[in-house]
Amino acid sequence: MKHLHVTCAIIERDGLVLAAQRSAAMSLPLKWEFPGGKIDPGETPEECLRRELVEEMGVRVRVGESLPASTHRYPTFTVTLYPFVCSIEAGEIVLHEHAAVSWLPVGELRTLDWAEADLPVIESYIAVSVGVGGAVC
Ligand SMILES: Nc1nc2c([nH]c(=O)n2[C@@H]2O[C@H](COP(=O)(O)OP(=O)(O)OP(=O)(O)O)[C@@H](O)[C@H]2O)c(=O)[nH]1
Repeated sequence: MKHLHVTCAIIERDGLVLAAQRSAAMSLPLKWEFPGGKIDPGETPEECLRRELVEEMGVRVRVGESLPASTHRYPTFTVTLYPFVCSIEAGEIVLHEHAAVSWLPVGELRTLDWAEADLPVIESYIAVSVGVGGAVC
């Protein structure tokens, strides 16, 4: 089975976190995710994230702390997500691939219909994010 290695950006701004909704035409249609994508050969995860964010949303990001990788087996492929906490360095968001974005307080992240591989990432992020949007129980 195909095993994808994918970076994803947990972008923080003003105490909120960016979630992106996959388009109806993408795999996992209309699921929410953190923007990012497959790591190209020879690329570091950080380089991949910076490239993907320019391609997908037209923004340059500063890549910060990494969170634990999450591996999930979907029916037709397996993905390992490499999450990083990021901030926007330059640019305004213009969606080139996603259907929508939403800026949410940490405490509301769990309300979206996330891609399954993201659920452990969200829990890891909530565990380290006291101070971003306040404590979450
Ligand atoms: N970028 C991103 N991809 C995720 C997340 N969670 C998750 O399961 N994925 C899966 O990881 C893969 C990411 O690859 P990609 O972003 O480069 O690929 P893609 O949307 O163009 O999909 P495609 O290869 O079907 O065209 C997708 O299959 C996506 O469904 C996430 O939070 N961010």
